[in-house]
Amino acid sequence: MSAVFQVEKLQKSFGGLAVTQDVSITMQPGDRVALIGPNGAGKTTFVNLVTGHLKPDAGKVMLGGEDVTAQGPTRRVRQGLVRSFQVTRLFSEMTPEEHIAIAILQRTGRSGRVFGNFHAMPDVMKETDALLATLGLDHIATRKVSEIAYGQQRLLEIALALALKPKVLLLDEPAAGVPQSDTPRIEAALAGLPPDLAVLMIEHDMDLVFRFAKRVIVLAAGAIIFDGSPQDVTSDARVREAYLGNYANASPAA
Ligand SMILES: Nc1ncnc2c1ncn2[C@@H]1O[C@H](COP(=O)(O)OP(=O)(O)OP(=O)(O)O)[C@@H](O)[C@H]1O
Repeated sequence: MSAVFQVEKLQKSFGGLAVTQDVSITMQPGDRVALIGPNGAGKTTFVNLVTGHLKPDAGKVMLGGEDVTAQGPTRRVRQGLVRSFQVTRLFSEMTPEEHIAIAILQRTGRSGRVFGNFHAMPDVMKETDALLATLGLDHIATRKVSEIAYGQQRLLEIALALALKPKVLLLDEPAAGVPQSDTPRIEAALAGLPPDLAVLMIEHDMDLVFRFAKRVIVLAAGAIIFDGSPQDVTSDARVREAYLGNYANASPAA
């Protein structure tokens, strides 16, 4: 199988501080990867380099075999690299239905149309309804975002990203801030992601990491110190020292 996503020897420094050091990652369609590491390890910087929001000092980002290092964020999204939206980027006065329909219109090159018209576009409505139903948001499709629960807003972030039909999805702590009672819904949404989609999830919650990821990458001080199975990560001496601490004796879910 050929790689859908590849970064090669990415490097970035801020002043004298090397924040991304020779980072190389390859992902295949269907991969479920968790990127973990202590605060300040460089996870956010890495994501910004990958999405095109930051320019690397050296190294390459490849999507589907094509070098996109010189391309901006919008072009990368069009080529299938999508980062989950943040709750802070949702519009509080708009409904989930409107968010998804606009994303579909944008993806299909119809963003110039007055968005109020999407109800008259059967293809857009069909896809919007289906996506909201998949994420369990159909019953609140026409409520304002400001009136729905935080966990539902986070599900909407995932739905919005999926509306762009990504090949590679970057998820930034999808369950952070969600009340414990709602985390099973987030986990169900993650478990139901399209099987061909390559997913890279940044996450601090190790229980979630162990349930979701088939592969774990550990970043510390800007460099990859581990890239392997969830079964092996807890026994790796460098990872235990740099990050895991309390999880040293934990055993990942099968
Ligand atoms: N624009 C910037 N200018 C200078 N230093 C920066 C900049 N962005 C990040 N850094 C520094 O780079 C290092 C890595 O930061 P980054 O936010 O990528 O880490 P992180 O792993 O995402 O951390 P966290 O888990 O706390 O979000 C930190 O020391 C941070 O202070």
